[in-house]
Amino acid sequence: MSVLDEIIAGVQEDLEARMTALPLDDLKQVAARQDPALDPMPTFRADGVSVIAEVKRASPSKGALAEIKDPAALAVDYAAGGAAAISVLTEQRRFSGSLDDLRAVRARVACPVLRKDFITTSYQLWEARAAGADMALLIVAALEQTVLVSLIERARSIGLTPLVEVHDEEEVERAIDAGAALVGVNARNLKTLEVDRTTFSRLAPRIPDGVVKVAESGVRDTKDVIEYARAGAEVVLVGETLVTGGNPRSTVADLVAAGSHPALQHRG
Ligand SMILES: O=C(O)c1ccccc1NCC(=O)[C@H](O)[C@H](O)COP(=O)(O)O
Repeated sequence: MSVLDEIIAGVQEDLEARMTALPLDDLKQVAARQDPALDPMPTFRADGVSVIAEVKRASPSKGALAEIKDPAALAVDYAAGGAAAISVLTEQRRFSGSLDDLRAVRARVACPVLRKDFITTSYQLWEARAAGADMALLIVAALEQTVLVSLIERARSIGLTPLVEVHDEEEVERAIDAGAALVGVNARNLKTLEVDRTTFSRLAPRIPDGVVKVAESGVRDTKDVIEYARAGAEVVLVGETLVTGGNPRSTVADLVAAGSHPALQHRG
């Protein structure tokens, strides 16, 4: 069984318990009480590289990364440093995340919030919206094409912006065919868990103009942001570097400044 399959098996087991505790109709009522979702796309399309800063406690590749006592305070720091959006890992077993983390973050920041999880059902999209998320991750490798198409449509219909994640050429084609407008190229191989930043430069030319390109994983410093930007990234998603470094606010600010250099201005 691959790491992805293992993670998804655990996610689905936990999901069944939540679906029993809170039926879909009740969940929809919670979602209906939320403020309307924020649209991250105008910011992502503006000049400069946007930074999505991630609340990441642990990972399958590294184990425990950081003791994050107050995820909302961390997100406030990220936003103060200029993060365009906050990603919150909500998967529990391997990433030690939760929807409580997402709710806490939502309550304290004004920028869009991404639910980063292993989503295979529309129930999880409703959960994301009910917790106040504005965006939701959909991993192409985890979804059959018809399911991918229907989850993209469902996400949009409830106000969420889907970030559609790809790892290879075939997945780029599937994401584009499915109508993705925001595509994340994840440099972390889901089979080996190794990070290869050249994955982005290999796949980005296959993503049409007008589709916003996100470089996910492996950003260690400003040089990596510049490298991703030169290869066409409009957005970078950064986790480990921010939670393991000393000063998340100034680290985000440095990454944002690196991506704002006039020589890197994009595209349209
Ligand atoms: O981080 C992992 O080990 C991992 C393993 C299996 C599936 C997903 C995984 N990470 C999720 C992410 O995509 C990253 O948290 C995100 O892109 C940030 O990456 P990084 O800046 O390298 O922490």
